[in-house]
Amino acid sequence: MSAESEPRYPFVVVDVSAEVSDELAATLFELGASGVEERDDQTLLRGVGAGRVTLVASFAERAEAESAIEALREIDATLTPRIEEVVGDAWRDAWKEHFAPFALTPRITVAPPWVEAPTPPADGHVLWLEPGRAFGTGLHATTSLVAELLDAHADELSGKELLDVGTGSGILAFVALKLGASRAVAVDNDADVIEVVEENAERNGLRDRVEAREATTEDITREFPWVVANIEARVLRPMAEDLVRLVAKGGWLILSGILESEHDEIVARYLGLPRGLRHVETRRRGDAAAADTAWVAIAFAG
Ligand SMILES: C[S@@+](CC[C@H](N)C(=O)[O-])C[C@H]1O[C@@H](n2cnc3c(N)ncnc32)[C@H](O)[C@@H]1O
Repeated sequence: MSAESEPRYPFVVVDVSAEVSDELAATLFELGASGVEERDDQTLLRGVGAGRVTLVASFAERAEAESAIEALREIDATLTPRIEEVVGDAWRDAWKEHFAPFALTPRITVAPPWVEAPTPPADGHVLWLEPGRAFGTGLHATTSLVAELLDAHADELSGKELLDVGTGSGILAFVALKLGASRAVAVDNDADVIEVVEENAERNGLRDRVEAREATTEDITREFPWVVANIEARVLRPMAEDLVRLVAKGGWLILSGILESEHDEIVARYLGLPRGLRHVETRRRGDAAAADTAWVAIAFAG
């Protein structure tokens, strides 16, 4: 295919402070971005470093990307957004070069399907995973913190059914199943990820133990003994009543996508509900002193 006939993909790239990155990512969506990737010092493709996040927003047309750049400059004149245009489809696979097997938890090794089977951890399993364009390689701190909590409480998880809200690639549902959960219902409000979850289920021989569908908490009517939700705090706040409603009596709820600076308020929000959950433990990653960049995962039960 010649360069002229190859597809062109415009991106707006802008470096921002971690404190405003979520807000600006939302602004980019409002300006017409079809996707916004946040790169920081913990993501597969790194951001610019300490306390800074690089937002990479994809647009369907170059003209839309140019208007978004003008709008960003009007919102904050100190921002220096730029356009990067990628020609051809090869970039879609570029991340694969960096995605090698790694220990997600003491008992789960994550491996992409294009490598040779790694040795599973003692008393553990290999989870074959291709996230495609869904979130959930396992390399983000929030994913690994929730996976670690599932591993640490695997005795209680064993034989139980789990609901994964905001499943992305399906990674947390698969971790739970490999650790002994009986079945998983994996839901996401992004219809595009469902196929990715189904493919990953197939890869791991878990097709008959995972039900993947486009849904959010409001669409689910029954209770589960285990519920996990790795979504941002700004989604978990309004979702609290609905999410807690889905946790069976004596069940577990694990939340992440929460910054250290948001921890106490989210714990208070969930403990304040009449359901009467108790706070079991919080796992942390990153420099807790930098409360706006360190991530937490919170386990409730009751
Ligand atoms: C941070 S990703 C987590 C993916 C994966 N569970 C993990 O831990 O790596 C959050 C996911 O939640 C989904 N999501 C966001 N808001 C949601 C909502 N209200 N209901 C269901 N899913 C939602 C997004 O589409 C995205 O796939």
